[in-house]
Amino acid sequence: MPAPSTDAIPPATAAAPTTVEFPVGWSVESRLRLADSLFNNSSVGICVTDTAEHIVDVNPALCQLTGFGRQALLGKTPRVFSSQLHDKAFFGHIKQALATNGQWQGEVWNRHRNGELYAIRLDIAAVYDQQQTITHYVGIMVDITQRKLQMQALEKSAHFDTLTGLPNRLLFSDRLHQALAQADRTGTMLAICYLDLDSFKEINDLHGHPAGDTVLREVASRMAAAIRTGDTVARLGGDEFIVLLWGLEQQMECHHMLDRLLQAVRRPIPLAQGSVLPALSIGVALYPVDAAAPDVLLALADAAMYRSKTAGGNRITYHEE
Ligand SMILES: Nc1nc2c(ncn2[C@@H]2O[C@H](COP(=O)(O)OP(=O)(O)OP(=O)(O)O)[C@@H](O)[C@H]2O)c(=O)[nH]1
Repeated sequence: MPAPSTDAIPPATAAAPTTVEFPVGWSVESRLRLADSLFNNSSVGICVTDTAEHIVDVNPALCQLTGFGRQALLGKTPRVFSSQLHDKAFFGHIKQALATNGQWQGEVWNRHRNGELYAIRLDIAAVYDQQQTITHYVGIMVDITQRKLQMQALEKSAHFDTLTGLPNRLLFSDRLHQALAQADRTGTMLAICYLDLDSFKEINDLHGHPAGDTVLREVASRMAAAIRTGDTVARLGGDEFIVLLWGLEQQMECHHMLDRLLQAVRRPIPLAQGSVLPALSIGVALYPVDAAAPDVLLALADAAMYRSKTAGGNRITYHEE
């Protein structure tokens, strides 16, 4: 589900009510006909409310966008479009801007009558009478759902590995910095664990690359299920993963968790031709015991992982002075 956007566009300076100058010779009737045509043929949704927020008119594009018929909307308030994804403060800001500037622009997630979410760019402007009193509000809605979804997908691909769905190196690095700060605040230990699948090349060579992908996905999902909520497992690339275990009081806690993870991964994975029994080599460095700098911790964990490999794999090795 898309996250609610709170990207209100910065408020414009207080707008003086504008009057449109028509070329000389335009009758009131031709102006009305033009306005009527714009309203009915516009591809953007238009919603007119009175000052008590009751809907007094909507155009066909708005009905199309929201899924509601015109008759069903008249007399209702725009709350019928609400997705419940924005909080009270969000709508408070809109009210405030309308009271101060007579206009508001921003992005809003609404819910279609069929239950689906859609994103709009919403422009609301007050309509004034000749005494400069507000008589109505006009809301113009432009559907920006596709653009928002594309942006979310881009953001996701920047932080998550596409094959396994795990956090990638970039997001891991972010989490590592957060975890180090949290360890300092709470006086607890942090385990940085480097993991590499044993003989993964053989799986690729024997069963083919797509089967290798299946193994990577399955191992990733087993690891994600084996760690505690709040801990992180990320894929660095190839068959290399990293696990961050937060809030440790002693090394033994880390050992129990990694042992559980090792066992969780070491179960057969059925493939088209037979099955494989995956195994991991794990290397661990502890913060602040082994080092303070993130890159040193990673290098120590990597070196410990290689000692696991050379000792035959499927084991956990800790950095030792
Ligand atoms: N299927 C698949 N294979 C990948 C992917 N990325 C890298 N690889 C392969 O993963 C293999 C990694 O091999 P290594 O880690 O060097 O070798 P290994 O057989 O695991 O050997 P040890 O690590 O010493 O146990 C290489 O054959 C890469 O081509 C991927 O996304 N999918």
